[in-house]
Amino acid sequence: MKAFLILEDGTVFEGTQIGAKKEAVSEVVFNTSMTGYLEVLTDPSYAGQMVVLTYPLIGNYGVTPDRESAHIWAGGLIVREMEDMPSNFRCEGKLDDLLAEEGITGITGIDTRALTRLLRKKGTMNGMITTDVDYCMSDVIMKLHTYKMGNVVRETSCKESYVLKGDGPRIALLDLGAKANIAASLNRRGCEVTVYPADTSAETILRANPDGIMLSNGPGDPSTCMEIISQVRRLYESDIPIFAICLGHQLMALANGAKTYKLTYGHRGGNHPVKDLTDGKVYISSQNHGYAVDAGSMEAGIAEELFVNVNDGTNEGLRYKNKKIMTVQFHPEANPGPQDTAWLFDKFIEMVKEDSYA
Ligand SMILES: NC(=O)CC[C@H](N)C(=O)O
Repeated sequence: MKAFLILEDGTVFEGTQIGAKKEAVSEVVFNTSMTGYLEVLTDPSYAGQMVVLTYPLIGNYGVTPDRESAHIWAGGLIVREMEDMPSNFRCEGKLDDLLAEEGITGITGIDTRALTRLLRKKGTMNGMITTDVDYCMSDVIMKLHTYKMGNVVRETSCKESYVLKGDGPRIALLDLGAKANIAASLNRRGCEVTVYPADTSAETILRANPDGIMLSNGPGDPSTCMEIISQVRRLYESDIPIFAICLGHQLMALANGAKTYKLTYGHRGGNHPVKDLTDGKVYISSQNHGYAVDAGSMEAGIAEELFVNVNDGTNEGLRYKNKKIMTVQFHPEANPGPQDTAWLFDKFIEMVKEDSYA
């Protein structure tokens, strides 16, 4: 069925509807990964966002077990060409069918390169996917201007705590909308991981006396997570080693008086170069974020920059002084994307075991 993608600035792309037969409104963001559409769609950090995949052929290996959570969290999928005859030895079905089953709509057959260039130039915009050929432009624009993503962290987080058994260090993972491979990366290295819902108090976590604490990725604007920020502050004040990824990195910075801001079009893809300022090495990282920490807004002496983005110089990581705390904006757990920075999990476990990173 004919469908339209209408953007906040009035631009209209015409294509064909895929997935669920319904209308959707959300923020439109682009991801440049060449593979990994299932990991992208099931990454809870995409809640409230429609994803444009810049790679022109999507769905070619079908639906495989590569999920980062139990559901698709993205609010819609925008592609150049949706493959209708997938082929892969692990293929369990068609991506189009999975979208429909999960109630997620999308659009295919549009010029995703032109759309991406527009989003790069004008910045992230809200958009609507509709099949209504008689849509009223002023009504749509009004809807798009007033759409605001709510605080979706609690929605994406687990509802009850659970444990992944292991013989190694005991790690408490605060699930802010965590990708599955964060807990798995720790568990694979022998850690016993207790995963806590996002609204767990710092007291509850500290009472369990974990050897280390991990703060996960998650959706939305970090500065709206006021209650979680105050709990993160209490975790900061404990002497327990902490490792934080993406939203976790942003919340730890906010808990220490820093400011976050919205990037023009964000970093989403599998080829973002980050420089380790301790030795000058550059790693290619997996990324998915729309906000960044303004490292300069933090009072001197609290933390030092650990990583910067080579493309635009934005902050990609912090190390807190006199604390065993390191936080990164990118995704060492990959999925999708390169595993070049997976060593950070080993480094965290070393910090936890040796208690010597201060
Ligand atoms: N992947 C994440 O944790 C994203 C963090 C935050 N929601 C952002 O967009 O910047």
